Amino acid sequence: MTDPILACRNVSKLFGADAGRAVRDGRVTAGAAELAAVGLIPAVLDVELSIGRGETFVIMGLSGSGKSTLVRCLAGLAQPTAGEILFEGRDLFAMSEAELIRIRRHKMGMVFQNFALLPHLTVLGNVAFPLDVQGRPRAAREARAREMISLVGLTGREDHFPRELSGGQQQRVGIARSLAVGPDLWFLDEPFSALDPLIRREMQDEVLRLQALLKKTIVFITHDFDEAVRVADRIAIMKDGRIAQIGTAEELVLNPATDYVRAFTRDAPRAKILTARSVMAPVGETTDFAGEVAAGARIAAFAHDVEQSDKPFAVVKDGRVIGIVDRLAMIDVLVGRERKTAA
Ligand SMILES: Nc1ncnc2c1ncn2[C@@H]1O[C@H](COP(=O)(O)OP(=O)(O)OP(=O)(O)O)[C@@H](O)[C@H]1O
Repeated sequence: MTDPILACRNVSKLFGADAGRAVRDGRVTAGAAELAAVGLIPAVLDVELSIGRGETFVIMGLSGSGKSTLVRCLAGLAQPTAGEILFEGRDLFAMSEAELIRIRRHKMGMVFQNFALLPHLTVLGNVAFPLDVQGRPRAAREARAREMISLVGLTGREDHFPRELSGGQQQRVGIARSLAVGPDLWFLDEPFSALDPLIRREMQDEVLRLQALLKKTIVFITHDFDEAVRVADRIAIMKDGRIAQIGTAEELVLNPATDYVRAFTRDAPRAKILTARSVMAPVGETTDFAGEVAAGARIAAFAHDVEQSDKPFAVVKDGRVIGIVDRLAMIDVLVGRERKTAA
């Protein structure tokens, strides 16, 4: 990775008395049961990761696996019991309190599952609130807030109170508020879990649209693999406080590092994840093709054409045919049988 904006070095976060001493004594390597026996809850254990500028990095895992605790550490809201959180190369918890607050207020934005809007403030008041905390003058913060409200499609609702809005609209306000300060890092902690599936999809599209427009670095927590696949560049899967694996959705599905990751990705939408490259067969003697597909194209984009054709399609990379996909390959995908090729 060329330019990590955020990195974790051996980060652990334990809850319970004497957590610090347990880490110093090297006891974090003990199993969860052993730690629990001495009254310690290992929420995050020995996490290493680097997030690139402009990347959408998803953290997934079951309830209690440590996602929220890790994100609270990454956002400077909770101090790790051990390890370092590096923002643009500087340890968040080695800097002064004032500097940490400045970074949190100016460089980071957060969206929460429960929207966390202030009920007594209007939409305008809620979106302008972080700018008020920064001490910006009223006219400037209201102008910026109106801009953000328009960005999320809520123009005309400025004077409404949160209780007068639907769940989806409330979360749009949460999004507008989190973007008001123009953050470099945008944290979304299960932002859409309280919304029904249709609205949830609409909001995922909204994040994709905003990301294409604003090019933030996004740290997105979810326990829904479909959601992760839609928004992520890379996905980290957490289990019992540790990272089980980090990779693209395709890497996780094709090469799961553990049985846990395999089970976690079993029901993944393969046709939306896998590319032509990962299901193609060698070209052999074939020269008669029905058409071409790009090596990086997702299967869902061409499966229908390939299924309808008696002839294979050429898989093309840099103008060169590197393999073929045919009906048989489409069936392989459906039954979860990939041909691993070296291309
Ligand atoms: N303040 C706290 N004090 C004690 N234990 C805590 C605290 N916060 C979290 N934990 C524990 O740490 C572990 C990880 O919790 P965390 O909330 O990070 O998980 P999560 O993956 O975000 O779960 P969920 O998806 O349910 O939000 C859990 O066992 C939880 O009970």
